[in-house]
Amino acid sequence: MSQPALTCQHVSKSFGATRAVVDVDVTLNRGEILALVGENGAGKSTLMNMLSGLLSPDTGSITIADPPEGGRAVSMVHQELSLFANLTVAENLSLGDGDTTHRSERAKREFARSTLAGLGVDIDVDATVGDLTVGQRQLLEVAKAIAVPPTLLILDEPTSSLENPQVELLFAAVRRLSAAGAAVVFVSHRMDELFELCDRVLVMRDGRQVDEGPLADRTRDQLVASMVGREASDLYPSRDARDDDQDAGRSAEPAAVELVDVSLEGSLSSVDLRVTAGSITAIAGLEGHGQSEVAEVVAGVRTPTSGTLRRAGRPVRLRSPRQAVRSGIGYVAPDRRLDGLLLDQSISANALLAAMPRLFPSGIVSPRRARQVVQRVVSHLAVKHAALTQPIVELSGGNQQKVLIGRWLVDDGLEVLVLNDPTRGVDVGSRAQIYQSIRELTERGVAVLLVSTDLQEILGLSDEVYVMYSGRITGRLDSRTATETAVMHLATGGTAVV
Ligand SMILES: Nc1ncnc2c1ncn2[C@@H]1O[C@H](COP(=O)(O)OP(=O)(O)OP(=O)(O)O)[C@@H](O)[C@H]1O
Repeated sequence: MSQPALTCQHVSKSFGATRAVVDVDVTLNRGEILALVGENGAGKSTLMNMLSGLLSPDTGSITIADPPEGGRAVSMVHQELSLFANLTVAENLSLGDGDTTHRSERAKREFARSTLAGLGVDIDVDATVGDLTVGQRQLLEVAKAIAVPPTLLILDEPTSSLENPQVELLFAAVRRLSAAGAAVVFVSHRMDELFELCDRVLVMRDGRQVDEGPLADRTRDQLVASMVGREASDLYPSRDARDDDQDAGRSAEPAAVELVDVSLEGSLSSVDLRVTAGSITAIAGLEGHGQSEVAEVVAGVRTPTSGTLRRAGRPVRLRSPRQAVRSGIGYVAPDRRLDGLLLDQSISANALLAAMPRLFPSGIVSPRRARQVVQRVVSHLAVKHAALTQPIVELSGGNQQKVLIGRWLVDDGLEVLVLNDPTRGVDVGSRAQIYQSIRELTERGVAVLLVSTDLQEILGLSDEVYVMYSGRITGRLDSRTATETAVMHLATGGTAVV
């Protein structure tokens, strides 16, 4: 038997008083695919950053076998995307690999084309990365990581913004690499994916390795139980029984937000949609068919080219998210690092951001009151942290996301909440907490608009679902009775089957 691809012995790492990784021991043979799972803040990213050489362990050792001919030892796809938004696809792909940076423009484009073709992805190599969808950017990150074959490939939630067909492309590429002898570490909060792709599993809890072995010997429930240290509870909160009379009443009252014949050049055509107070309205569809743009129109990020946006029955023209906030509309954007968090600020500053103007209208902040509000955010969503004054960048990705959502929960002036892929990178246990909080908002009368790439989340959480295809609404279904097949039919251009 050849030398293992990865040997990781008694590895530990602390950040101040936080013991992020404690005594982890794992060996991976060539061709093996390891699922690395754990709740948000369990220590997965810290471990992967040590495997990739980005961080040094405090104690213990990591050995990686020699790279293949012309390859490299480790490649990692990070959870937070690391591409240059103002450069083209070809330029991004040629960065980070010393051999290609001196190539001619033509050679760079050729290299990019063949790398993307190898992955089976159709992205224009001359497109500016900032113009790509989040899913396309995620695939590009993967292409960058495997353009030169590694001995160890580390994928930190590579599928969080991918649609099923894109996930299949990624899995095919991972399987090809593993067949060629690479070892792979794969992190995902989507359990089904782990069982589909991986051979082994390493479960982490509070920095420690709590389970390790063949995945086939374990059930999904066992994994969740060892991740959270207790039995799994229901993911989605129950919905009130709804009858037809109630439905009729709902459509008669003015919507909290209504789009009437809204178009947006290049992305939306004649969209009609109602979001009613006290309910969760979702928009489903394959990535890039206009769902995100509808969310952005409601949140004031984009102004429609034509058509009307009504807020509580009155036409409004929202020219910025600031105006939307003034009219009671909050927004959680899909890329928390670009559009949501003040990265150099504390957890407190980030948690207070939304409620601040309404909480302290005079501009004079009561530190005691502020602390209480922030405490509500972190305890309600169980944000794993060391101190409220800690910079938010020090939190794990999923815990940052909880703060981003939590900031709206404490804003009493909130009437409409637009959530654009809110649970990206959030573990199962925390998802349940977030879903419960969203449901509580609707009980308070808030209207919620949910855009998500996770169809199970849409059907499990929302009351009704609109489906989009090619910038148009192709159907509207009751989420309680809608099936994944019915939604996919509409999302791929079919018409409603009644
Ligand atoms: N640079 C840092 N400074 C201080 N603490 C940190 C730093 N990086 C991580 N931590 C802490 O170490 C712990 C483990 O975090 P890590 O990012 O490894 O978790 P994770 O399992 O990857 O979570 P997620 O699923 O949310 O990405 C957390 O408590 C986190 O707050």
